[in-house]
Amino acid sequence: MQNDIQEVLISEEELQAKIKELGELLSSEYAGKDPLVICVLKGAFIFMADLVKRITVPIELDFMAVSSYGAATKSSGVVKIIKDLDTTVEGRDVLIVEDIIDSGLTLSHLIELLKNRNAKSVKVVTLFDKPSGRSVNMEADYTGFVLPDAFVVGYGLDYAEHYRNLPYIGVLKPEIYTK
Ligand SMILES: O=P(O)(O)OC[C@H]1O[C@H](OP(=O)(O)OP(=O)(O)O)[C@H](O)[C@@H]1O
Ligand code: HPA
Ligand SMILES: [Mg+2]
Repeated sequence: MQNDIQEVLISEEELQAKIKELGELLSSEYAGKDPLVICVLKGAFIFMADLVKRITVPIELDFMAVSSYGAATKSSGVVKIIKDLDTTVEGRDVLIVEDIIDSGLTLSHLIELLKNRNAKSVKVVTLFDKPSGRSVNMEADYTGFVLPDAFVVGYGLDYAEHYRNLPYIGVLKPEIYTK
């Protein structure tokens, strides 16, 4: 698995330090609010787990599974809802937790859905942002790291469902997805 990685972009230590910072920021932003924190599965599962441990105010959690990449390195453009929320978002302050914003299609779809369900507020925290991939206008409210134009894996992010369990973020060797 490690042999398929061309370069480690962000180490485990750097990830944890940034997540602590984001947790502190979100704890002050959501003081007195009791937000519903939504994890976008599968990619955001590790970030969600590490982030919520750093949030010191009361929150509720829920999970939604969406997919648009499959075994490709470009978005199919079709955002499929695989598992919906258990909770109603009406009147709630919602914080979406994403691993990465690339084309922006997943989030623009989700934000529209949650606004149509009458959430009181919808904000986004993403650990990674790859602005070079955008096909729709989309910015997160809170961002961990801005990434270069490369297909990355690890820390929850996959290629064809593999590599999610790497503890760091790495660039996948192009020969892995072009073979
Ligand atoms: O901005 P976009 O181009 O929409 O890309 C970002 C989305 O793509 C990935 O999910 P994917 O569809 O691969 O599902 P997964 O989380 O199960 O890997 C990632 O976890 C984000 O949710
Ligand atoms: N890596 C893994 N999954 C992704 C990426 C990426 O660079 N962009 C969107 N989904
Ligand atoms: Mg994926």
